[in-house]
Amino acid sequence: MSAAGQPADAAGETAAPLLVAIDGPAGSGKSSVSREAAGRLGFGILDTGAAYRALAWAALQAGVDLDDDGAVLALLESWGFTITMRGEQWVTVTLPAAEGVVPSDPVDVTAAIREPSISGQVSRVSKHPEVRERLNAMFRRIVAESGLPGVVIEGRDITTVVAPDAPVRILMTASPEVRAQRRAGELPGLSHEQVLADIVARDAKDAQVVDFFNPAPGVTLVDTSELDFEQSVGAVIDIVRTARKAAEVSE
Ligand SMILES: Nc1ncnc2c1ncn2[C@@H]1O[C@H](COP(=O)(O)OP(=O)(O)O)[C@@H](O)[C@H]1O
Ligand SMILES: Nc1ccn([C@@H]2O[C@H](COP(=O)(O)OP(=O)(O)O)[C@@H](O)[C@H]2O)c(=O)n1
Repeated sequence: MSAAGQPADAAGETAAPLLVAIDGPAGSGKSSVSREAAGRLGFGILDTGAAYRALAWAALQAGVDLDDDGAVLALLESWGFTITMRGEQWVTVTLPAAEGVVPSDPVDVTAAIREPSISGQVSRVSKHPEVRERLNAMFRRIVAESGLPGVVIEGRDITTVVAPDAPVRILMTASPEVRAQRRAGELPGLSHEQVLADIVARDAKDAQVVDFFNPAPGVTLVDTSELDFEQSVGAVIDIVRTARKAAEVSE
């Protein structure tokens, strides 16, 4: 290991983390299953949806028009974003300073970004191609600088755009009814029908930008409709272990 705690190869160079890319629609289990699988594998987890949510939160706080790509890009230039990659998720945002004013301290937005009011708005910032490019560059940088042996990176376009060369790529899916049932369990006060309508509407908006319903060539489909949480985690870990064994054999 290098001084920074990063795995080093024989020449002393820092090795890039092994990447496990997971995408799929809302409620398929991407975040929770990825987090648990990453923990058991000793890997980090990068929840890219949290960044889009935090950006939507910051834009709303700053009074930025979410449909105005120039204004959202300007905000991206001057905001601060941090996210933990091990253990409990913790997300902070530093809002840009008004002219002549000291920038805000980092604000803990871990809970706020999960509110339905953010879920309902986030597609408005994630639809801008240049915003996506900037965030994708940020994701690649966070992974490269993580110093971790492996990172599970999850979000809508991860297997196709952000990490198309990842040695493990998974599309996690489940039927809309099952996904709505899971989400309704997390959102007491909202009916199954309301949650189903919300996720179907958000999927439709997001799918105009990225196809996360059909696995691209080389991507393994994991349908969790009939799997419980433990079985879903097991499926991901099995795929990672099989890929690692195959890589060892071919070396
Ligand atoms: N296979 C599964 N079986 C049962 N519940 C699940 C399963 N996968 C995820 N869940 C639960 O469903 C909810 C939504 O999962 P989440 O990981 O947030 O989905 P996504 O990140 O794809 O939107 C969470 O409460 C999670 O614990
Ligand atoms: N890689 C990603 C991740 C999220 N997103 C956007 O961010 C929103 C929230 O992502 P999320 O992963 O937290 O959503 P859930 O699927 O967990 O509900 C999505 O509805 C997309 O609009 C994206 O466009 N690309």
